[in-house]
Amino acid sequence: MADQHAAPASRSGSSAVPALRWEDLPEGPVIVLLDQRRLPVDETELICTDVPALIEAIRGLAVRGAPLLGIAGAYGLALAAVRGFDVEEAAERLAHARPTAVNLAYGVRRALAAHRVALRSGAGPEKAAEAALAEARALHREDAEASADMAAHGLTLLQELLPGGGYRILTHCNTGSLVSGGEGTAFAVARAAHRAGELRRLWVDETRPLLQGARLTAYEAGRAGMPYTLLTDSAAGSLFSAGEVDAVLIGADRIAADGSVANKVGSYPLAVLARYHHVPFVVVAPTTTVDLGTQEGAAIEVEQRPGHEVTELPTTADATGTTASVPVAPVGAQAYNPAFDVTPPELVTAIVTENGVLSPVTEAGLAELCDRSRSGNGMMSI
Ligand SMILES: CSC[C@H]1O[C@H](OP(=O)(O)O)[C@H](O)[C@@H]1O
Repeated sequence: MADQHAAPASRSGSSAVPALRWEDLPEGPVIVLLDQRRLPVDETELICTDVPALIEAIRGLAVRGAPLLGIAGAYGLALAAVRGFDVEEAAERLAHARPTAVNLAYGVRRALAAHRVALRSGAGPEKAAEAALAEARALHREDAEASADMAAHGLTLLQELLPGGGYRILTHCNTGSLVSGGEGTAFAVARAAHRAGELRRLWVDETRPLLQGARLTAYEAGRAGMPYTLLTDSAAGSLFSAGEVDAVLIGADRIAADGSVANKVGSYPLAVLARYHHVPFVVVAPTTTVDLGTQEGAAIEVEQRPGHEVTELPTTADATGTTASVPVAPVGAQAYNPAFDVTPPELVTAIVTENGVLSPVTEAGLAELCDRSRSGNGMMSI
């Protein structure tokens, strides 16, 4: 069950945008989400009291972005355990709420593993639920730390690639604190450049059809005081052609073992443009986004979303979160709406993780980079 209410006034004005938190209310624990469907117009909280409500929020992108989906999945598993729901069923349903971002299943599995270990060691349901919640909190904390480390590594990379500062960075979709326990991934690097006085311009792709760039990245960049300019996705080519882009910084939803990168649809064309115009194309993602169990890009499941997201524009969102919309295509028009595309490793200049930078992108290098951080946090199957 989910209900919504206006966000506390304290949120407006601060640059920190808490996208998700666990809250112990008198009537029981809940997961509180900043409803990203309503941004930038309304800062509205969505209160999830059970797993179905959280799954609906994930599928509707009220909560989104690979690292945050992992955090949400882990808290969702803990919520099931604390509220006495069937934990194994909750894990299965949460892990498959959206297919492409590997972080979601990873977060669910981390909390599930903690729950299972506690039960096997003789703990009762309450202690096992506490163990799952502790693992979710640990993942949340780790992601915030990873975000800070990626920002530092990414800024150093920009300084090496583009000596002298004054970067004009193009980014796609939204990769800020709305997708993270910290300041995000690619956006966190741009923000670090801004803090260092080295960001001349952040070019923000609007990112059709759900407009994560126009609605969310512009919102975060404005709150952070960053110099940004919004553009239609189709205008990016003319910026490259005019020599106005010094580097592309994007996030990722799943990185295969060969270094193929699944990310918001529109990323692959940017990689091709960047290569043609000799501009660095940099992917910023925590190692929780790397899936060594998926060998190559062709094996990554790309989420296909409903056609109405292309043929209609949401105009308003009422208190229940349902949105009115206006058609932008003839009634009955068919639409192709993949949520992601896949960029081959040879078009990626570098992958920035919390453990450092990989360039060029090689399978062996990626495995080594992940091995440094994953000791003890191996994947498991449900
Ligand atoms: C840094 S992960 C953010 C990643 O997630 C977005 O997808 P969605 O908005 O559908 O969750 C997009 O691919 C971003 O790069």
